Amino acid sequence: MAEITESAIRSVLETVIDPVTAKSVVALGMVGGVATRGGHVAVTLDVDPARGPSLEPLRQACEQAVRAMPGVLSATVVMTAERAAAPPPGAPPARPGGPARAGHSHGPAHAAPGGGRIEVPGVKHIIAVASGKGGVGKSTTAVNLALGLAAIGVRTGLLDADIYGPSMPRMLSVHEKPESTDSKQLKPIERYGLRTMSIGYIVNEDTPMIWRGPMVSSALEQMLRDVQWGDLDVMVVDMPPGTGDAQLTLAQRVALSGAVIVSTPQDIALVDARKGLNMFRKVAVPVLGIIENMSYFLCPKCGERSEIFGHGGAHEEADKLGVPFLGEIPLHLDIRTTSDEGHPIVVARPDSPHAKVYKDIAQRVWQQLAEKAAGARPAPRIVVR
Ligand SMILES: Nc1ncnc2c1ncn2[C@@H]1O[C@H](COP(=O)(O)OP(=O)(O)OP(=O)(O)O)[C@@H](O)[C@H]1O
Repeated sequence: MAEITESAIRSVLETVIDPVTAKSVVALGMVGGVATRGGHVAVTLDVDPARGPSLEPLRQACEQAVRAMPGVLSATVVMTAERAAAPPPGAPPARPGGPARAGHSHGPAHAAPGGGRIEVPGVKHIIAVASGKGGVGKSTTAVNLALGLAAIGVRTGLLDADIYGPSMPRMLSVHEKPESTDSKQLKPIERYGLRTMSIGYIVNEDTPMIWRGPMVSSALEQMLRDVQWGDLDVMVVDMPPGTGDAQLTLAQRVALSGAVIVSTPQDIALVDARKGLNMFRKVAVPVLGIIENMSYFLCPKCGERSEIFGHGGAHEEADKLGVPFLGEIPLHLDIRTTSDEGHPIVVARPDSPHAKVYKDIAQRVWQQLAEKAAGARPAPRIVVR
């Protein structure tokens, strides 16, 4: 079957009329990105945040119009609010007359003037958990690292930015939708002492996630900006896997204190880990260290340890690359089953050796953040009496 073209989708969207202005969503310049893959279509609508929830019927009308097109299997239309800050270098210019976001109350995230960097007031450190390739256990590590930080008394948030395949609803057993108190911002969902947010809380699990780079970036920006995160010591961001443009944009735009790279010990994964590390270096984000996941196999029956993957590769690689090695996590059935059951190991079995591994890693990460913060402060004045 021929792929549905972007221009065909835009033509259909010309028939969707905004009742307030009596103009089509296309004429209003609302249609931001359009992506299609195998009959699944995703569209972003750039909307005026002041009209936010009142535009829901319009969003639904767009979805219905696209869904009615021959060959379309599913249609997902999401609303994004335009930002007032300067776009990153090389980005297309902002739509003229677009809404301004500055001055939003309740401490929303904002982009630093000129740099387009997204910060979240009240959040001391934002750290990215990244991997050069998918399936290395990045999300499992991000969740347990966040829980490990909370367990050592650090006020922690967890943002699932893995928009291609959000895992938090399953790993944290979240079935409810986030609530809004003022119809402008969403309340994060609290789980096991963490404040959490995921695109998966908002979009149904069976909705295909077909997003292009710019869509990933704007959805992430909304999750940082339009969520009442409150005061946190650390926000852990579970990044989408890989080192493509979308990941690079995130690394560039979010005011990250540092990044943690998850790798398995295999040579092939290490090549990708190196790519991940270089990506953060390129945008001057400090790499806090590498974690080796599925480092060795611990037999669930007898507890015997076997190094089936040539354990230690990530440690050597970290030394070679001059970044800290944060620790090694065994491959163990309990780590998988507890996550699958929505009750990750750090909270399900807090006294287990695996939980201790995550807490030790959390301690190392926290120590580095504290040192960096201390280093950033002006040197103490020496007073000679
Ligand atoms: N240390 C571990 N021991 C046992 N199973 C693990 C471990 N780490 C992760 N897993 C399992 O491996 C699978 C992939 O993990 P996860 O979803 O965290 O990977 P990911 O890198 O985030 O994947 P993706 O890139 O596809 O999002 C999951 O079933 C998870 O439970």
